[in-house]
This record gives sequence, structure tokens and C-alpha cells, in this order.
Amino acid sequence: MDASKVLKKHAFLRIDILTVRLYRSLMADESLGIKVERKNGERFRRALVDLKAFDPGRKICSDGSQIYLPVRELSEKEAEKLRLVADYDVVNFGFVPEEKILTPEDILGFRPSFEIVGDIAMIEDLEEGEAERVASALMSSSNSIKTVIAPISDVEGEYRTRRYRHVAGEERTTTTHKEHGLRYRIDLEGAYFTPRLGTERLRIASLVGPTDVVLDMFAGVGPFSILMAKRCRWVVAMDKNPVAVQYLRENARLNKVENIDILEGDANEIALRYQNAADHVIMNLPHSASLFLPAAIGAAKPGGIVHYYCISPEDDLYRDELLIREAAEKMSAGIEVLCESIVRSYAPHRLNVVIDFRVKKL
Ligand SMILES: C[S@@+](CC[C@H](N)C(=O)[O-])C[C@H]1O[C@@H](n2cnc3c(N)ncnc32)[C@H](O)[C@@H]1O
Repeated sequence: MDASKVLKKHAFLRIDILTVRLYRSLMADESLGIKVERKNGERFRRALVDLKAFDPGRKICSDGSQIYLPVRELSEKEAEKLRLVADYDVVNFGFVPEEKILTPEDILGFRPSFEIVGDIAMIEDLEEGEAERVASALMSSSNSIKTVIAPISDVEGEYRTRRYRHVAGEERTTTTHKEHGLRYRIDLEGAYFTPRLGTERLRIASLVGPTDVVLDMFAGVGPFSILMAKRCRWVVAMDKNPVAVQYLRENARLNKVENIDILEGDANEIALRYQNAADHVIMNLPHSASLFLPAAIGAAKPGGIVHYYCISPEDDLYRDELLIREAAEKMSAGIEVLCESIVRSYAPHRLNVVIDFRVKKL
């Protein structure tokens, strides 16, 4: 080979090597890592996580008997601590970045407002096209969302239900929702359900004792009743909506709850059959709970507690306390307010609040 050909070949080789280096540095730029024996890998990873030194943005790598763990810069003290876990070397390594799962916000450029019930995402009723764009972003960022719907009505009527339009995915409003280790079959169009009361349900459950009887006057598909039944002696659950009652029965079976009476009908009538029977009365019908106060107070045992929910203006949150005192007085009973707090925001300047009160009977 003559000298010019050798030079040309050499030049190509150099370009090749540079290209490979550039490619490698683009795909996996070198960064700080720790090399440990494979058998100590998991123990070491946990120690790094505890020290908040592990870099979750890069992938762990291995070659035969060694593991490479991506880390940030370590202080001397941290390095010493890690020596107690196992022998290791600090290295520069071409870690591959972890693939970032795009969030809806990354895709859309804004954070969409939505709520998840089971495998259904409920988004706001946006303009045609925009709703579809939000739905597609939600579905591509989560495998567990199978359906996207948008409300086309407010929560309305005696049964507090809502109508939805199908936006994307499977065309249905039924799903199975998990809350506090329990499962609920739900039809979002057929009966009321919101996951936004999950924390409140847990608060009530923490107040209920193993010998208690609980009366749930507006039980819906059962998220209060079934959780309480797991902790108390007996639950009496009622609802006027036949669809809610059908799901309530199904949910009791699904969660193996047998210490429950499920009744379909008007709480004002049913509660009359349970005079002085309940340690706790749950009144989750915030728009018209005051109309059921005599029935609730009547059903509470002397010393029993009523959990009363209502919607209030932000400048007079607990105004219903007056209605409660008046209703008790008419029944020659007294009340002691135990707790007043905000449960969630409801609408501009309006909040969903709870008033827990003890019923004192002569
Ligand atoms: C706001 S929802 C609450 C449901 C349930 N507690 C929950 O947290 O999902 C109120 C429920 O009260 C029921 N309801 C309305 N009026 C009623 C009445 N007069 N007697 C019994 N239930 C009634 C509705 O059908 C609805 O299921």
C-alpha cells in the first residue's frame, strides 16, 4: 500500500473512533458511579438511597461479577459510612439515562385537571378537540387509564348523580375503585361517588370502636358503610337510589362484609325504625342534611355522635351549628360540638365542611 493510502485509511479510522466516542458520550455521558461486587449490589443500593446519594436518573449497569451504581458526589463522611456496608470503588462510568416517562404536563404544556376513579379519568368538560388532546396525554402517560370521560351536567337531583360524555378509550362509566384496601364497583352515572372524601372516611373510621353501631343515612355505593363495617359491630346503611343500593349490596359481598343491614328508601322514614340505636350517625348529604336532623338525632343513642356534612360560604363556615342546636332543642335534646373542619373545597367561595356533635338526651 502506498503512503497516501495508509494516511487516508488512518484518517478514516480516526474519524470512526471519534464518531464512536461522540456517540457514546451522547448516549451515555460519563458520570460518577460506584463499583461493588454483585453480591453486595442491593445492600449498597439501599444504603445509597438512605443517604440520598443514589442517582435515579441513570440506569444501574453490571458486567459479570461487578455492579455499577450511579451516584452524586459523596462527602468524606458518607464515603466512610459506605465503607461499613461493603468494599467499593468510585469510578467514572458511561451510565445510560433512565427513560423519562412523559407526564401529561410534559405533553400538553399545562397541568390538566382530572380525577381518577378506578381505571376511569374524569376530566373537565373542555372544548371539542382540547378534551381529546387531554385524554390522549393522560392515556399515553398511564397504562392504568382505560377510559376518559367529561361531565356534561352538574351533580344534580335527589340521587346526586351526573351525566358524562365519552371522550376516549372504552365506552363505559362503570369501574372498580380501590380505597383503603377495599374494592368498590361503581357506575359513575348511576350513583354518586367521589374519591375526594377518602381521607374524611378514614377520619370517621378512626373514631369508630369495635362494639359500635353505625347508621349511614346516605350510603351511596357504600364507601363509608363498608369501611366502618370492617371496624365496628354493625352498620345500618340506606339510600333512596335503587342503583346505589344495588352497588352497595355488591360491594358488601365483594369485600366480605356481613355485619350490615342494607335498606332502600327515604332516610327520614327508615331512621325512625332505629330510635336511640346508633353510636355514630353519618349524614353525607351536604345540600340538604338539615332536613334530616330530627331523624338523625332520634337515631343517635344518648351520647352518640352525628357526623353532619354541609356546604357553606367561606365567611360563615359553621352556620349550620345553629340549625343543629334548634333541631336538638325541639326534641328536648342537647348537643356538644366535638369537631368542626373543612373537608374540601366545593365551588368558588363555598366549602364542604363537617360538624361532629354529640347528642345529649335526658
Ligand atoms: C352525596 S351522596 C353520598 C354517598 C356516599 N355517602 C358517598 O360518600 O359516596 C348522597 C346520597 O344520598 C342519597 N339520598 C338522597 N336523598 C336521600 C333520602 N331522602 N334518603 C336516603 N338517601 C338519599 C343519594 O341517592 C346519594 O347516594
